[in-house]
Amino acid sequence: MVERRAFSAPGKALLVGGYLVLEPEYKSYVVALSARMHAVVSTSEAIQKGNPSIQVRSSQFNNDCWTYQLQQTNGYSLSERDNKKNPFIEKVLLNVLNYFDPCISNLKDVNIEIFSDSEYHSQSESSLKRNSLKKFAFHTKSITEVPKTGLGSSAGLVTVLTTALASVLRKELNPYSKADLETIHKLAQVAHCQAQGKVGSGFDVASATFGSIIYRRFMPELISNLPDMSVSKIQIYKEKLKHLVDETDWNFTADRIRLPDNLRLMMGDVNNGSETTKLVGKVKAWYREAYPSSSEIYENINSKNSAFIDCLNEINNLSKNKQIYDGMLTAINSGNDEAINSYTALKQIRQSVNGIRENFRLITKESGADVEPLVQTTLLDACMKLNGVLTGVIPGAGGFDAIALLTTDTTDLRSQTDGKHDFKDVSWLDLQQADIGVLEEIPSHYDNLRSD
Ligand SMILES: Nc1ncnc2c1ncn2[C@@H]1O[C@H](COP(=O)(O)OP(=O)(O)OP(=O)(O)O)[C@@H](O)[C@H]1O
Ligand SMILES: C[C@@](O)(CCOP(=O)(O)O)CC(=O)O
Repeated sequence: MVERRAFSAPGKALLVGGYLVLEPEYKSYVVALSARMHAVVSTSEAIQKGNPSIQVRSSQFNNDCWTYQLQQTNGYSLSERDNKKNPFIEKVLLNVLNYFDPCISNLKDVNIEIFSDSEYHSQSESSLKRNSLKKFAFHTKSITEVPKTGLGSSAGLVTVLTTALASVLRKELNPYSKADLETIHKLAQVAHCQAQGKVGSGFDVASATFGSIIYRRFMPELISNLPDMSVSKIQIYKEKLKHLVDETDWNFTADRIRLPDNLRLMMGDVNNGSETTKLVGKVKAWYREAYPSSSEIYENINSKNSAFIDCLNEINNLSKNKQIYDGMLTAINSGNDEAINSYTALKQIRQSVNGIRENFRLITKESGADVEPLVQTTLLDACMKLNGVLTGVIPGAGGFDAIALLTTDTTDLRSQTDGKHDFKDVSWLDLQQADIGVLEEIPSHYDNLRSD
């Protein structure tokens, strides 16, 4: 019997903390999403004994497939059969293999099938395949050619692939054990950072691993100080990686949180194509040039980010008192500012978001980076007039891609916005908050997917 295991990891929306979270002193609020990346992993006797292969198949994207032949000298190296590149897959395989360091002659061939939920990518030119439990969009183009919605597909992929391959090399791997999850997280952060070719804050990988969290990053040098993986340095790479994963305190924060009951996150997709790297470059350049007034702006944003987090905590506490909480939800649903502002926590959360947005508009003006461009200001302001909307931000790096609203769970935004000129560019994504990061799934749930 073929042994199989399956795992999934969620996408993300960074509600507050954009840019500041690149520095280890600032906290951010990250909501994990119901859109998940999945991996089904199985092994079979190596076709070429002593020369095993790992195949990663992503058949939703024009049957994309990468097959790596493994070599072991002092550490592991890989060659892809057709020279096809996928840096995220490559870095996961290299780091997981070099960390677990299995003896190559005992290794079987590994097959990993990736499935990604439809919200990660634009759905044009795709068709659905489903079984009674799951459905996935199949595209006519390869993964690099299908526009992304910005939910963190690479972080989801890296996290779930790390878990899947680790489960082959450590049979007893349990994604619900704290120690195993921490190992998965560190290996996934290293791989993601190396594949991106830049040091992001890692909030997306942390959320894919741990779920909805308050996140504060680790020092970037932990990863950038690793030696390169060239054949001559692979032995030392292996030792340093092991030390980094098993013996180093990364001193980061990933405290689990959840949105208050009866509030939900609504993501509106506005535009395809993300320019995070360019935006970050411009904001960092502005920060250096405008220092020290830029640091005062960051401190100001940070105090409002903290107020936002405190307000959500307070609303969570108030939700335990049904009478008060029903009154709060009714006020949000009424769309009446006076009724909403009569609740201090609601008034304060709106004030903190207004303050954050105001500062980002200032940064936009001073840096030339479109963190909150005018069209998004207009759109968010229009959203704030809808019934049932508590507050709204441009998630992550900002820009033209998306908006994120906190609404009551009884609000029907689609019916309020359909056909209205102000909302003509918005598609509401079918998403909810996910509390949990990596999950173990049932492999047979991915079998027999058929076209509609
Ligand atoms: N289903 C998949 N199968 C194989 N590779 C994938 C898959 N999803 C993502 N990837 C890899 O991740 C890359 C996209 O990563 P990138 O960081 O640019 O986007 P993202 O994580 O979705 O965006 P953002 O960070 O803005 O949320 C793809 O080019 C591919 O290499
Ligand atoms: C600007 C930044 O703080 C957030 C980017 O978020 P997103 O990829 O736009 O969701 C960068 C980062 O934290 O890696």
